[in-house]
Amino acid sequence: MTSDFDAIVIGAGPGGEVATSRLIAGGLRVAVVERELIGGECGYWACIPSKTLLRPPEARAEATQVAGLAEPALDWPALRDYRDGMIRHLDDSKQVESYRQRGATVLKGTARVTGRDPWRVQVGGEELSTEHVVVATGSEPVRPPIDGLDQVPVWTNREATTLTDIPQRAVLIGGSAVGVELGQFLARMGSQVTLVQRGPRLLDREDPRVGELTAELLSQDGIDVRLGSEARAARRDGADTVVELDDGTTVRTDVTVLGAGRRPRTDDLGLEQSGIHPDASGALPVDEHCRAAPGLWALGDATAVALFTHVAQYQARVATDTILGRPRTAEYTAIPRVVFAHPEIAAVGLTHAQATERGIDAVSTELDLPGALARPWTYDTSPQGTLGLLVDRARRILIGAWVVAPLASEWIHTAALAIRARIPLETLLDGIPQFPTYNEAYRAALEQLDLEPTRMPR
Ligand SMILES: Cc1cc2nc3c(=O)[nH]c(=O)nc-3n(C[C@H](O)[C@H](O)[C@H](O)COP(=O)(O)OP(=O)(O)OC[C@H]3O[C@@H](n4cnc5c(N)ncnc54)[C@H](O)[C@@H]3O)c2cc1C
Ligand SMILES: NC(=O)c1ccc[n+]([C@@H]2O[C@H](COP(=O)([O-])OP(=O)(O)OC[C@H]3O[C@@H](n4cnc5c(N)ncnc54)[C@H](O)[C@@H]3O)[C@@H](O)[C@H]2O)c1
Repeated sequence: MTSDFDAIVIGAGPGGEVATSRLIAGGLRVAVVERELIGGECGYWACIPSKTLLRPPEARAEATQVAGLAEPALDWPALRDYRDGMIRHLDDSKQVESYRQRGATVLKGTARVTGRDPWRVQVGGEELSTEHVVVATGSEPVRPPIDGLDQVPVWTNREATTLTDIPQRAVLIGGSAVGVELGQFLARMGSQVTLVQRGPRLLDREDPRVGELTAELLSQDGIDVRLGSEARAARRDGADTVVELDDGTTVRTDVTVLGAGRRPRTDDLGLEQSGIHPDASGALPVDEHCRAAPGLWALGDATAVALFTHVAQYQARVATDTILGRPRTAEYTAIPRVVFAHPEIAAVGLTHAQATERGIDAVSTELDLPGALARPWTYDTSPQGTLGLLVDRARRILIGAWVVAPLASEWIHTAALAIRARIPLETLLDGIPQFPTYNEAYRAALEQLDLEPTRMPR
């Protein structure tokens, strides 16, 4: 008996969209099921609106830091309108139509996997059979256990990125990518921002210096950064919310914004009855082809490999090429990680602590960019910026890099390529980067390194 479809893609965020497009192009009979909007979290409530909102305050701050420019005015209604256009006014009808024209069946509804051999997927009252299921259901925000949180105004990334008015005061819970980006945006738009971070550092998966530099730049924006601090309770007091922290202090606010992590959306997919169990974090375990079981594939935030759009899209390329008979193996070395603050914060590869854990004889160096390069001064009248590099002394290759500097989201890719392709340090040192650019920093930093092998302790 033939199945209704060759492939059913569940979830049309960036991962599901790439999978759907490639499977259609590969000539398969494809259905894509989406319960909200084609484009997913990234397109409407995450990457696209947040980067759109961050750019005008960034451009304004840049204008104050260059010679001969007057500070431009921020126009919130105009920015809000542009943001609304960028998120397509939360309307995906053109996307639905485009997939239908390309030959896919688009089903709007919640999908559940109801059986295997062959795989069966239920949407609404209908059950469809298929050779392959691609799970691309994304993730949802974690609600931290704070007493009374249900009684006060709370924004997840959804309310924060579709905001219509700038709150006078905001408390952000969590000091990683979401907290730093949204905190800086709100502060630059005039909110009084308190950022509460549980651990001793911001951006706590990165090298400690990145967290220190980030705390400095947020403080320059007037953000009250509370490190080593956790919100314990929240309550109403008239129109105010009072957030109680575990050090006994309280913060008054209009809104509490959550940036405390995300959990894969895999709970209600019905996979357990087919013998497939997400791990304790909700992530679907997959092999190197993004396969969770024969004929069942998972990608993007649902796998929790790294919660980025570029990773979801990469996994979609790996899974679909394998489905289409061109097997590919996922290789996660050197995924760039960018926080679109101003200046930008970017990292790739290992931290020093991770390298040490792996037994690598790693040596690091840090370069103050205005002290070493011409570009920061032609770019800015009061330049700041730092590059950190981590090198494997034995193999003489770059294994990690971080940058806090203008345009870091762009020039971190030099390090990403060097790490992924294991380009020898000699080649990097022999490169001829354009003058005057930030990219020159890599050669300048590498020249500072003492690369003589150290005697390993016995
Ligand atoms: C504020 C914020 C900013 C971010 N900025 C960036 C950035 O700048 N760069 C970057 O790389 N990453 C960024 N991210 C992360 C990025 O948004 C995610 O990694 C990315 O959206 C993951 O894509 P995905 O396809 O796995 O899932 P999603 O985008 O979450 O899409 C999943 C889709 O599946 C649908 N779905 C779920 N369950 C079902 C079901 N049972 N049936 C049918 N449909 C279902 C959902 O409705 C959704 O449309 C940001 C995240 C946040 C929160
Ligand atoms: N520019 C980008 O690419 C971008 C932007 C935003 C988000 N994202 C992705 O979205 C995902 C979610 O981001 P996120 O920042 O919400 O989560 P995260 O998991 O990266 O960080 C959450 C932070 O919140 C802290 N925290 C958790 N509970 C807390 C509590 N009760 N009180 C105080 N602090 C608490 C944690 O210590 C941690 O540092 C990330 O994995 C990130 O990759 C990417």
